[in-house]
Formats: sequence, structure tokens, C-alpha cells
Amino acid sequence: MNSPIAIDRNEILKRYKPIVQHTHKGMQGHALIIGGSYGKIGAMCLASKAALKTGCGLVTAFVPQCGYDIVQIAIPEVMVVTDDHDKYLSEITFHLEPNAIGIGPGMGQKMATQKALHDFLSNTSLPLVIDADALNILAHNSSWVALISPRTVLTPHPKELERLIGKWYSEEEMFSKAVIFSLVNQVVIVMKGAPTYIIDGDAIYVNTTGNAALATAGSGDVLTGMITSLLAQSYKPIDAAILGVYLHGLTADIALPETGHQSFIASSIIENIGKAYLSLEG
Ligand SMILES: NC(=O)C1=CN([C@@H]2O[C@H](COP(=O)(O)OP(=O)(O)OC[C@H]3O[C@@H](n4cnc5c(N)ncnc54)[C@H](O)[C@@H]3O)[C@@H](O)[C@H]2O)[C@@H](O)CC1
Ligand SMILES: Nc1ncnc2c1ncn2[C@@H]1O[C@H](COP(=O)(O)OP(=O)(O)O)[C@@H](O)[C@H]1O
Ligand SMILES: [Mg+2]
Repeated sequence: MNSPIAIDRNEILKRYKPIVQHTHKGMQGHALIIGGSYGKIGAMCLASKAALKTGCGLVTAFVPQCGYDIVQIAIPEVMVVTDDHDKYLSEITFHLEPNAIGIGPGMGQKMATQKALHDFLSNTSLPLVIDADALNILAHNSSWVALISPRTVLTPHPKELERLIGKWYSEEEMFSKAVIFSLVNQVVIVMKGAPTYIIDGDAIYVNTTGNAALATAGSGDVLTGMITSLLAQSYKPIDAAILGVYLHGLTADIALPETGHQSFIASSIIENIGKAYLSLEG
């Protein structure tokens, strides 16, 4: 196994693209976030708001109908498109031209949602982040992995990773299975944890930011929004994954002296994205 490359400030400054002064919302990229189900619309609110706060110009959330009022009221800046079904996704169709899509937060795994994911993956070649229940559905239907476009970013936590690549009995075996999965399917894997590793074929990166304050509900949903936003802003998938993971961790390092570990929540990540960006400028 190649030794991991540390994702530190130097590595980030090689990739970070400061904002262009004459830009406008149409140039900043449009992110579409797909997911949510009854009781888990919050995951979509977090991912969508995080996408906006990471800098893309437009964000649309695609949710079941029960999510319409919730997202519109929670985040007026986000546009909302709904599925025909009230409580879960059953058919993913939209008349938009997003630059990148994130799918999975709070989505559930109903049979109709599984079919909707199959049809969606069969028909999209846009830059894509796959997270949460969308990963679990793929794990149940392993042949569908072949439908994923090259360079898609997968963001599993350890349990989701195990469902996807099978059990491992040593750290070495975990890396070896993840590298093979990445090479065979040509995907970027963000192996979330403490620390988070990013696998891009046989290149392995290890993040240097973040702390246990991130061990809180919705923290991964926020990361999905952030990486999708960076993809929509034209970052290459590996750079979007690296920058997203670094900024996400940095928010917790910045906030810790004020919040402590315990009162830091997923919304605190979103609140501190601006400070994380500013620290790259200084
Ligand atoms: N406010 C909301 O609407 C929220 C919705 N969520 C959604 O809820 C759905 C289920 O996601 P979950 O991740 O909770 O369920 P999962 O069943 O995928 O994962 C939970 C399991 O994974 C294990 N696990 C998680 N992180 C681990 C780590 N670092 N090391 C070892 N084991 C670990 C846990 O012990 C637990 O057994 C997803 O769609 C997700 O997006 C959650 O993100 C929580 C917040
Ligand atoms: N102890 C920790 N130290 C650093 N990062 C952590 C720690 N615990 C969790 N995280 C980070 O928090 C996020 C959790 O993601 P996930 O489990 O998908 O949350 P959720 O599904 O609730 O949104 C990941 O980015 C992970 O790396
Ligand atoms: Mg998650």
C-alpha cells in the first residue's frame, strides 16, 4: 500500500480556487441535492444549506412532497422540486440543468426509492456524490455499481463502507479492498472516520483537520452538501473531495474553543464554513 498523502494547508492551497470578483450566481454552479423521506427531511436541509454556504450559486433540493414546506421554510435561498410521492422518493425526474448532484441523505430504502435510484443512475453522467441510503441501496444491489459514472465520489462511514466492500479483519485489508473497489469502479471513496481517508485508485490521502465534535447527527449530510457544491463549482472530483473534507474538519477545529465538543452540532459546521474559507485566505 502507498503511504497516505497528508491533506494539510499546503496540499489545499495547491487546489483551492479563490472566488473571481466578476462572478455571478449563474457562474458559481448549480447543485442539486436529492434525498429525504418522512422524518428525515432534516438531512436534506443540512446538505442543501451546506451546499449554499460552500459557495455554489444555486441549490435545488429534490424531496418527497412532505419535505416541500420544511425545506422552503428552513432555507428560503434553496429551491425545491418534489417527487410525486408524499413520504419517500419514487421517481427522480426534474427539468433543471444542475452542474453536480448529491444523492442519498435521509432517502430511506423503500423498494420504490431503490427503483428510482436505479433509473437515476442509468440516466445521469453529471458529477455526482453518493451518500447514506443511496450507498446502502447500492450495497443491496451490487450489480448497480456498474451504472455509476467514472469519477463519482462515494462518502461512506465505516458501516456503509463495510456494506459496500464487505468485512475486513485488519486495517491493511480494509485499504486493500477499498483501493480495489476504487480501481475497478473508477470511483473516489471518501472513507469517513477519525481520521477520514480519501481513496482515488491507488492514491490514498489522509485528512489532518477535524475532531470528535463531528461525531454528531447530520455531520455527514453536511459533508455531502459541501462536496457537491465544490463539484458544481467545477472542482475535479478528487479536489472537491479533498477540499470538502478539509474544510468540514476545519470548522470543528475553529469552533471547538467556543462550543466545546458536546454542544457542537451539524448546523455548527455550516455556521463555520465561512471562517474555514477565510483561514485559507490569510
Ligand atoms: N436529521 C436527519 O434527518 C438525519 C438523517 N440521517 C439519515 O439517516 C439515515 C441513516 O443513516 P445512519 O448513518 O444513521 O445509519 P446507518 O445504519 O447507515 O449507520 C449507523 C450504524 O453505523 C455505525 N457507525 C456510524 N459511524 C461509525 C463509525 N465512525 N465507526 C463505526 N461505526 C459507525 C453505527 O454504530 C450504527 O451501527 C441516512 O439517510 C442519513 O442521511 C442521519 O444523517 C442523522 C440526521
Ligand atoms: N471522532 C471523530 N473525529 C473526526 N471526525 C469525525 C469523528 N466522528 C465523526 N466524524 C466525521 O463526521 C462525519 C459523520 O458522517 P456520518 O456518519 O455520515 O453522519 P450522518 O449520517 O449522521 O450525517 C464524517 O465526516 C466523519 O469523518
Ligand atoms: Mg451519513
